[in-house]
This record gives sequence, C-alpha cells and structure tokens, in this order.
Amino acid sequence: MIAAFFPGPVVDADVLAREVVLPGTKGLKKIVKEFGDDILLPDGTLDRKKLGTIVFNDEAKRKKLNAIVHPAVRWAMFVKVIQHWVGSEKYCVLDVPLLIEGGVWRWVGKVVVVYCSAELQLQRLMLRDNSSIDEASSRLNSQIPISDKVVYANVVLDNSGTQQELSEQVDKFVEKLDKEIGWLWWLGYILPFVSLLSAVWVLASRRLRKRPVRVQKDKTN
Ligand SMILES: CC(C)(COP(=O)(O)OP(=O)(O)OC[C@H]1O[C@@H](n2cnc3c(N)ncnc32)[C@H](O)[C@@H]1O)[C@@H](O)C(=O)NCCC(=O)NCCS
Ligand SMILES: Nc1ncnc2c1ncn2[C@@H]1O[C@H](COP(=O)(O)OP(=O)(O)OP(=O)(O)O)[C@@H](O)[C@H]1O
Repeated sequence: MIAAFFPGPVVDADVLAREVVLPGTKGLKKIVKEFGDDILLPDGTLDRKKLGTIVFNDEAKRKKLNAIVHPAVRWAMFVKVIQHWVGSEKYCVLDVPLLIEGGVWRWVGKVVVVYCSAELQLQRLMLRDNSSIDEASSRLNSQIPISDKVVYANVVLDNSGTQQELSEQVDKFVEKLDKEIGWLWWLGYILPFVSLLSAVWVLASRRLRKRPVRVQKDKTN
C-alpha cells in the first residue's frame, strides 16, 4: 500500500516473489521437486493457497520454500535497483515484508517501518485476505513481531490512523529525504565512484552494527 503514496519507483518483493515462480521458471520446478506435483493447479500454475496453508503451519517447510524463492527474489531486486540507478532515479523504495528476517535490511540506505499495533495488524490482514483469525495469525507468526522490526528502523511511520494520515507522513519523509540527498545525488551520478563510496560506507556501517538484542529468533531463515 505504501507504494501508492510514494512518488518514486517501488520495487515490490511480493510481486517479484510471484514472478520467480511462474510456469517455466526454475523456481517453480524446484518447488514441485520439493512439494510434489500436487502443489500445481490444473493449468500448471502454483496453487498458492495450498502452499500457503502448508508453509505457514510448518516452519521446516517454510524454510525450504524460502531457500528456493528468496535468492531469486534478492537477485531480481538487485537488478531492478541497478535499472533504476541507470535510469537516473534518486532513490527507490524496496517494499519487502521480510526485510529484517531475510537480512536485506543490511543492504539498504534507510530502513522504514510502517507501524501499527499487532492487534490492528491482525484485524487488517483478516479484512484484506478475508481470512480467519487462525489463518491470519499463522502468517503473522511466521514473521518477527512488528514491535521487534521497529528496533531496526531509521524511520518509523505510524499507521495507526487513517490512510490519509499515513500519506501525509510519507510526503514529509520524502521532503526530508530530498533535502538530505540534495546535490550529492548529481555528483554521484556524474562521478560513479562517489556513489560507490557512499554505498560502501552505508553497507560497512550497517554490517558493523550488531543485531538489536530484542530480536532473539530469526523465524524465516
Ligand atoms: C506461500 C505463498 C505461496 C502464499 O501465497 P499467497 O498468494 O497466499 O500470499 P502472498 O504471496 O501474497 O503473501 C502475502 C504475505 O504473506 C507474508 N509472507 C509470504 N511469504 C512469507 C514467508 N515465507 N515467511 C513469512 N511471511 C511470508 C508476507 O507478509 C506477504 O506479503 C507465498 O507467500 C510465497 O511464495 N512465499 C514465499 C516467498 C516469500 O517469502 N515472499 C515474501 C516476500 S519475498
Ligand atoms: N491506515 C489504514 N487504515 C485502514 N486500512 C489500512 C491502513 N493501512 C493499511 N490498511 C489495510 O491493511 C491491509 C494490509 O496492508 P498492506 O497490504 O499494505 O500491508 P503489507 O505490510 O504490504 O502486507 P504484506 O506484508 O502482507 O505484503 C490492506 O488491506 C490495507 O488496505
């Protein structure tokens, strides 16, 4: 949803995660090898509902699925980011539900967490997917709690209110980001080594940062 409010390009990991398991992909072949032919619908596409029911109730199976899908999604995200950079975009948003769990948070300039209480998150998920409390809870329990994600954030956007209120916070954030980047962006584009140096600096500082202690268990890897 955040994509709708952001003026720049958005790389959506959920969309890529669907693309890398389309019929004919290596991803789908590996899934069939792991989960059997039954995991396909009669038209040869992935039975997402069935796979979801399996993996959101079985951590070992979820790990197997993640090991198939996540590397392909990470590579596809990397390619998209490079395309946006070549297309002279100042920045882009990576919309990644498992940003923290999968470790991708270490590779981005800023971690933004869109926050609401766990109760509200559950309610909205049930409404969005028309799912039962058990189905929605098993999905949320497959991720680290949102309150733990906040510990990793450079910026927290409070989404306890209306979508309009969230949109206003995004506008303010983008305004601040534009100011922060300023003319440095052009310098980086004209002299690519400046971009490279700044990327190395961001990555090095993140890698040096210890994992916040409140998160004790990585649930997805
Ligand atoms: C299990 C699958 C087939 C269920 O498909 P379905 O269409 O019902 O759900 P969808 O893909 O839209 O996912 C909805 C949400 O579930 C959560 N979710 C999805 N996969 C996972 C996972 N492996 N671990 C934890 N949460 C997950 C995310 O919040 C995601 O936004 C699908 O979620 C999947 O392939 N998951 C593995 C890939 C993945 O981790 N995707 C998330 C972003 S990389
Ligand atoms: N401020 C809000 N008021 C009312 N409903 C909201 C608000 N923010 C989000 N929602 C609804 O909550 C649901 C979940 O939001 P969204 O799909 O954007 O979450 P997400 O974090 O991208 O989920 P996922 O991790 O599953 O991809 C959606 O149906 C969305 O319309």
